Amino acid sequence: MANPAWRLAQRSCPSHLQVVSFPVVQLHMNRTAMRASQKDFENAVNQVKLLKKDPGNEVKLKLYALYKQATEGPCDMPKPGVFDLINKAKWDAWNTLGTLPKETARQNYVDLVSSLSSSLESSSQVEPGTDRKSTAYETLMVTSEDGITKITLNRPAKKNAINIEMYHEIMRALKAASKDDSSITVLTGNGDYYSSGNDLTNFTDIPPGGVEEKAKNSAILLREFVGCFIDFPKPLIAMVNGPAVGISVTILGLFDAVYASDRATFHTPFSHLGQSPEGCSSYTFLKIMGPAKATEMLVFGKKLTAGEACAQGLVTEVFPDSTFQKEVWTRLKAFAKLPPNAMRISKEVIRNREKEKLHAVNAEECSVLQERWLSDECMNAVVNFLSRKSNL
Ligand SMILES: CCCC/C=C/CC(=O)SCCNC(=O)CCNC(=O)[C@H](O)C(C)(C)COP(=O)(O)OP(=O)(O)OC[C@H]1O[C@@H](n2cnc3c(N)ncnc32)[C@H](O)[C@@H]1OP(=O)(O)O
Repeated sequence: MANPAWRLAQRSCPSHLQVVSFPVVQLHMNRTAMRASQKDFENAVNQVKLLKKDPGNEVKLKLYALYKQATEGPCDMPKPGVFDLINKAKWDAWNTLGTLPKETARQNYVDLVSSLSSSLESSSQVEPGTDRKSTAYETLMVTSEDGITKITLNRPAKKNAINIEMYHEIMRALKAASKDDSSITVLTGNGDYYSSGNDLTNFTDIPPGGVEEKAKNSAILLREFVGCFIDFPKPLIAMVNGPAVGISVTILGLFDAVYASDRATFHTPFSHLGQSPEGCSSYTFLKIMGPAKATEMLVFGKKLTAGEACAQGLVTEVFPDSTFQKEVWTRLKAFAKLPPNAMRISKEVIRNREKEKLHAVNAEECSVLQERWLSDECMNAVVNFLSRKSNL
């Protein structure tokens, strides 16, 4: 059990084993007429990663068992201990297949994936982050009025932690906002938090390709997500209504203005989490506050008050919580009346000089993080959070 990811899978509860989002693509197969080829099998393995809805633990166990049987043959692993619930369930599922031939397991896997595509709600294949037809959001509230598109993170019970769905929805909302007729875009949070950053349960959903594949997919997602902020063409304003953690803080360096309630705090506990900076903060924070203060935040995890963040230049202005909404909205409505093309072009002039650099920084940060996510330090921190041994 040396692999930390294996330990993570053991300790996290089955409800955390979600499947990463995305639409199922129909597998075009005549199931009765042919046996699944290796290519069909590989396609099916890829389709599982595209599932939009979680098929449930029972189905995931079946998929796991058939995958193992198809690729490794009958179960030859030692039976996990009785308290090792998740691995025992996985072992049981695989062991139940007995001596089922590899080809049959492969066929059954393909059939099962194919049946999922028709039973679960699916849509045509969509690249992550591209605009979808539906305008409904599960994790956000998006409104547009008075020339302002407002994107509200809306998982208050989870302190607006950013799960996989929310990453995709934010990208979708930003892409829609960049094309709508509003002049400015605002990001804020519902409830007492602005956002608690990356949803740490994102790390518990391990695909068949294992933790390496998970880390790779996460790095791709993160790079695309941060890229949307780098490229956003209109004035982008953060209304930080409460505490902000992790990635919700780092991307503030890519906003055009940051207004904060005096209840807000700014915390980037990357070292505590065995991780490293993202959101271009390894570049923007140094430019904004200088290396000494940036290091305090990004390396030593110093939590700043709103006043401190304002003094460091990360926050534009701080307002008493009691008047925060009223005062900031008055100001935003005035901004929204300014000529939109002039604002857009001024932003372009300011941002364009930096864009290439920002994309390069983003790529580098994501590649470093891809490695960090595989480290013992990171896995242990996630396990600690999930088992509630510690809060930050
Ligand atoms: C794929 C791209 C990856 C990009 C990587 C980005 C890096 C980061 O963003 S690092 C930052 C990650 N965030 C954290 O480490 C914060 C973890 N959360 C906490 O420490 C605490 O929850 C809190 C200090 C934010 C709030 O503590 P408080 O005691 O007030 O409330 P809780 O009872 O802990 O939370 C309520 C509820 O919300 C759930 N929750 C809060 N934050 C997260 C989170 N980041 N991930 C998952 N879940 C979170 C918490 O578990 C509680 O849920 P239950 O009521 O169901 O127990």
